[in-house]
Amino acid sequence: MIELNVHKTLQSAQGSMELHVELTVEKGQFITLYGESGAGKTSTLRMLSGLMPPDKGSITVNGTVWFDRERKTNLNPRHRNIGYVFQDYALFPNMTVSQNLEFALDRKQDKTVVEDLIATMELQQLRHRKPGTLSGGQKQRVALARALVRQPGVLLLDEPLSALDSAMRQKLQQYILEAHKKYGLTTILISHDIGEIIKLSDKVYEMQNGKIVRQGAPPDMFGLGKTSAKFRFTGEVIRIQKEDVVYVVTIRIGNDAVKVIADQSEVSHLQPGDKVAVASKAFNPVIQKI
Ligand SMILES: Nc1ncnc2c1ncn2[C@@H]1O[C@H](COP(=O)(O)OP(=O)(O)OP(=O)(O)O)[C@@H](O)[C@H]1O
Repeated sequence: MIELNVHKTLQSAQGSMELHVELTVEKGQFITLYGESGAGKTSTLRMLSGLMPPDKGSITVNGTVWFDRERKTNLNPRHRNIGYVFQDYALFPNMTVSQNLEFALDRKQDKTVVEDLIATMELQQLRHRKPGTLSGGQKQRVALARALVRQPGVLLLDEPLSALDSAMRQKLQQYILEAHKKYGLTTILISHDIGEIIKLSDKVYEMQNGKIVRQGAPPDMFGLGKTSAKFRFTGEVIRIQKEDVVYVVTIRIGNDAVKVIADQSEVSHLQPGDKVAVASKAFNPVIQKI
């Protein structure tokens, strides 16, 4: 479990900004920080990872104090059990995929962990290639694998997919979810992509001006469940879930997402990533101010 309570005065374009974040993340949870640019999302992750010292507060992870201003505790970033993936892959260009992963090994560690990650991230065919010859999605798979070499308990993902196209994002989201489950990670993602947030996270925290202003389950946060009717729209399937005898299909339209109830015959040929049209004739449209 991550218990974070940090204060930091940051310098924004509009002057100084007081960041104060209180956050508790259960072990195995997948949460997302969401919010406008400059709200303090990256700074929050940097404080958790030890790259930026808070001015005040404390950080405790699974009962171990990583930071406590009062007690003058500030664990070295190398000793914090964290994997960090950024938008830019930060791989070593002169090393192959395998070498990039092996370089991250701790002296005491067995190489089998690298083999396991190569298999999980399906990098077998790419293991002797150098990053310059890989696509963005492939590079990000390597970066994700590298972040997991030290078998961290906590994975931090700072907009890791924002440089990739939609198809590649969908694939990488699957790899992220698989790694999160397989390695029992506690994961914190920063993302602006509502479809991605709904697909991946258990809980979302919206930040504004250095504070958490809203939090909740992604469908509630993004207004899903509100009725929509008598219109036609096109969108992209984000998720298909079986609930009792029906299926709930979550579809992204622009920057919004809606849930549509479907039966077995409608979903049998659908999968996440498919473009679909949805039309409704039975009810009048409902207008709801957001
Ligand atoms: N080391 C620092 N010292 C002081 N201020 C900083 C420092 N690092 C970042 N800032 C400022 O803190 C503010 C928040 O930045 P941060 O990168 O945390 O926001 P963000 O929510 O991640 O934004 P984005 O979505 O654009 O990445 C910015 O105005 C930034 O200039």
